[in-house]
Amino acid sequence: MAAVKKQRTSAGESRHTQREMARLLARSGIVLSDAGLKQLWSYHCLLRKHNPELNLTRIHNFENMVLKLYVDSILPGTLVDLPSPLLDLGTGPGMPGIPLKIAFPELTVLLAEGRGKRVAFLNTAVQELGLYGVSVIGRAIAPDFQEPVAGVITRAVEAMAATLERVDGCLSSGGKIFFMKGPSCDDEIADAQAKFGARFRLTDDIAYSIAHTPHRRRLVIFERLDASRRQQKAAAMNRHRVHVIESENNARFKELKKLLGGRGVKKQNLALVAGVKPVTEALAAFPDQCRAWITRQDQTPPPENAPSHLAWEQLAPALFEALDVFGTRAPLLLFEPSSMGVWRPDEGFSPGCTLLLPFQDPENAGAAIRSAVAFGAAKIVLLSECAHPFHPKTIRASAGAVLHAPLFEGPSLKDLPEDLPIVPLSMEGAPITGFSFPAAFGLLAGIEGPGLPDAWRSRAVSIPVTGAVESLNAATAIAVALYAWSQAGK
Ligand SMILES: C[S@@+](CC[C@H](N)C(=O)[O-])C[C@H]1O[C@@H](n2cnc3c(N)ncnc32)[C@H](O)[C@@H]1O
Repeated sequence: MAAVKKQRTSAGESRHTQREMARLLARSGIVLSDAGLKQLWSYHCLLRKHNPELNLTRIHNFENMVLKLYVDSILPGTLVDLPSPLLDLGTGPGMPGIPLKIAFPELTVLLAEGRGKRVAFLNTAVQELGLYGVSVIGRAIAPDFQEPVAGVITRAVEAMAATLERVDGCLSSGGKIFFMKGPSCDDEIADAQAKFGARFRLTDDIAYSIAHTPHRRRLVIFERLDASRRQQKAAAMNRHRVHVIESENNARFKELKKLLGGRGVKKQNLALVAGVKPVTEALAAFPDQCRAWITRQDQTPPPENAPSHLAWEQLAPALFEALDVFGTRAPLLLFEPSSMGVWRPDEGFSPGCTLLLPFQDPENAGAAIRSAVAFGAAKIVLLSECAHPFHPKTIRASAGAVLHAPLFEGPSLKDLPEDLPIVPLSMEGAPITGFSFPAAFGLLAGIEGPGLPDAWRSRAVSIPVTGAVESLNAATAIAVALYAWSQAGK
């Protein structure tokens, strides 16, 4: 009982116990300098002192604290050369970073911890132990953390793949990441390799145990092959013209903001493409038409293979959010659409289906364009009533299909000659089921709301529905009609 009491006090830890700690360390092959031993002892006392209030560790037994916390933390440094600066990601109360720093004082160590109380404890420990070359990073590490480090070590935090993702901003190319794991981590390694095999190489998997205990461990080491986001950013800043925009009064920003409406798009003949997939596809398929890469200042640089004429607009966060109307948080692309051809009624229709589109709602227009591309329409004619195809909402609703859709400008709905082979869609029409589509025809939907002019209604086809709703959404009706056409005669 007396011994327990001795161990539960801080200043009250006896010299005998400090000697005992040295003995346990030595038994595990770890011999510290006198100064190091003193520091580790102070650290141990601090842990003891603050544990009841801060719940820093669940290990209370003295021998277990020395072996499972301090020895365990130090052992990786005896197995491999640890690079410096070394980030201890998710250090909690300082494990393995603090014991490692004590045992290997030449290391520069960054202790990263997201929980406030633990951060306060770490600051106290660093100060009271007089540790130099140790900084406390009081935040959760995520890819936007870009302080350069040569190595990362982590113990009892999360699955390997999640950590590999997290260190994207800080771990330098060629840098190493050390995972301190238990014996059963094969699935985690396989998952990390499957997800990150192209960017990280498994270099070592060292099995070891804490001497004189049954505790088995593995030190799993990956090496980073690609450049860190920080390095990529530096290279991209050299490759591209960079404009840093911090004020909403900036002329360039004002022009970009006008692209959120169809009028601005038409006037400037430029469009904002949002979303990782459409942006990636546009860059790959139409590099010459890509004008600028738009991000927050701390965000992903243009990809390495992006054309060098691409400018990089780095916006203050609030300005970026004003342009990122869909909240994608991913880079936006400034895109110059190719000029559209013009379709005139007197030229008739190409073989197949030409979609005649009057939709004023950009989302309906985008959805219909997406369907037309999906079903292989020969042409998409945007009647003068139609929303701009490069309105941000149209691009988004089309899932980027507008970028490669066969778009043409056409006349007004009211100027379509009645003698053309046009198949109008209207609720009042004959059921489309079994309809015989002409070999070359125009598929015409009504404007949302008023629907079709009377002249077209009389010869319209309809999508049969139950009558439980008044009508189908215009873009949905187009999709169903296109499907009926694609299946006709099969
Ligand atoms: C189970 S504890 C392990 C602490 C210490 N590494 C150890 O072995 O005793 C995990 C710690 O990681 C911290 N953590 C988790 N994700 C983090 C992140 N992305 N950045 C910084 N700290 C993180 C948690 O707040 C928690 O204190």
